[in-house]
Amino acid sequence: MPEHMSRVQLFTLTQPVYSVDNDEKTGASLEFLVPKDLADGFVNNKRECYKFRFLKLFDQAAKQEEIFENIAKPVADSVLAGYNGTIFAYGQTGSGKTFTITGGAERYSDRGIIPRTLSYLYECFTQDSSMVYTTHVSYLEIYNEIGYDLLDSRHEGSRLEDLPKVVIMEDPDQNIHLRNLSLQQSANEEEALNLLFLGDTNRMIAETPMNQASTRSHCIFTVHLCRREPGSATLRRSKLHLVDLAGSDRVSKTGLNGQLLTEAKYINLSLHYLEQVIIALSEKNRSHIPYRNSMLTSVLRDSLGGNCMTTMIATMAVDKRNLDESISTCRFAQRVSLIKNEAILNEELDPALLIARLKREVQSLKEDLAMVTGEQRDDQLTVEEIQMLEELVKAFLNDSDPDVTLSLGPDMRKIQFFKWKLSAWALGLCSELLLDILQTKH
Ligand SMILES: Nc1ncnc2c1ncn2[C@@H]1O[C@H](COP(=O)(O)OP(=O)(O)OP(=O)(O)O)[C@@H](O)[C@H]1O
Repeated sequence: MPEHMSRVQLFTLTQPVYSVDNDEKTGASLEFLVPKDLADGFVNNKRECYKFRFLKLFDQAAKQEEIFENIAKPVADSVLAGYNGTIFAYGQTGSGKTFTITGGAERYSDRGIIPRTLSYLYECFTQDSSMVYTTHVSYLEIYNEIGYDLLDSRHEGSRLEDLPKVVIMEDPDQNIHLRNLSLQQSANEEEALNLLFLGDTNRMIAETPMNQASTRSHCIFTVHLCRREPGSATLRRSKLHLVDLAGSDRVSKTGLNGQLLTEAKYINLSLHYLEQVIIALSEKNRSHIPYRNSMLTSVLRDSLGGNCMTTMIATMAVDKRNLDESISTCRFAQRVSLIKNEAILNEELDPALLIARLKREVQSLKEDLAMVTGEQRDDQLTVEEIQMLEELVKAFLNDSDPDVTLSLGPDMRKIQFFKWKLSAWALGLCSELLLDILQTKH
């Protein structure tokens, strides 16, 4: 169920270049007005008006809480229910992606989607005592197509290259595994926020005023959730990816060279592959989706199409200078909105509990079989069987009811075991009695 939202940053305008229509029924629409420039000549067929529809539009004055309630909370709720969820922010550099996803540092109320979602999730865990929740967190930065583990706690390096490099591995079932990406358990909100802080610190340490790497890298904060009923073998696993994409600025406009040009090319290429995947997902009957083209699409493979609830936030700095970028961001958002996903619950069985349950089943079936065929078993009692029998015998011997009975079934091995236990018990009782008599006589 893909959705797209837009956060429009209203910078000082000399001349209005857009208008917003927030219609309750038809949804919100954003219209850009591009006046014709006489310098382009008298014969000028350029479009003057671009109109885009969105599920919701938020202006710069919108509070972070409003963004959380409208965008992140529904996705967090579906993750709690056992579905995968993704929220990604897309837009040009400086348009407010990091502010929306992580938040601003100045005021507590500026907390972004990640800290608010963590608060919300842990609050839900404490309110729901019928389930056992386990959470792990990972934080990945992709810069120039190389992944780095932001949760590396050694703080040794001061460059991004000093962080552990993350490598993509694929198993025969085409599941993606990320080697070297640490998955840290977080038992409560404080621990999860500390991990976020550690990741953001590693993200900042790697930057210098000359190299604002985070602007030119994709950052993926993932919450891995596992929930189960106490004692049940069924568990539900879900993932929530919160993605701060690199600035979508087009290379031609930025006029870069050297290292910056290389970075811009990587970003443009990976965002282009992201777009290709999105277009492929929106086409019906398309059998091949080109996820493998970039690290970003490989990592988000199960979170764009397939089994996921995806929400895209398009951020824009709407002033005349940035009109082209804003229109291109809107076009991208419209394409994303075409994907239709069939989200399914990620339910699976805990292997350890499942094995124990199956062993019990096999045991009871063997006993039934022995009873029906009358054949006696000659294999040894298993450790679990002995443990179970010992408990039964103990309960039987400690029971003060004279009419108490003990049912061991037709299995001769169990009857032998019981007889042996009983004689050991009687022998112990006799020696205790003998000791008592000797002590009294003495
Ligand atoms: N809604 C907002 N209210 C107040 N300040 C904001 C808002 N959105 C963004 N800012 C400020 O604008 C600046 C740029 O925002 P931000 O860093 O989030 O942009 P970005 O899209 O993540 O850029 P980059 O691509 O470089 O990472 C920051 O100083 C941020 O605090």
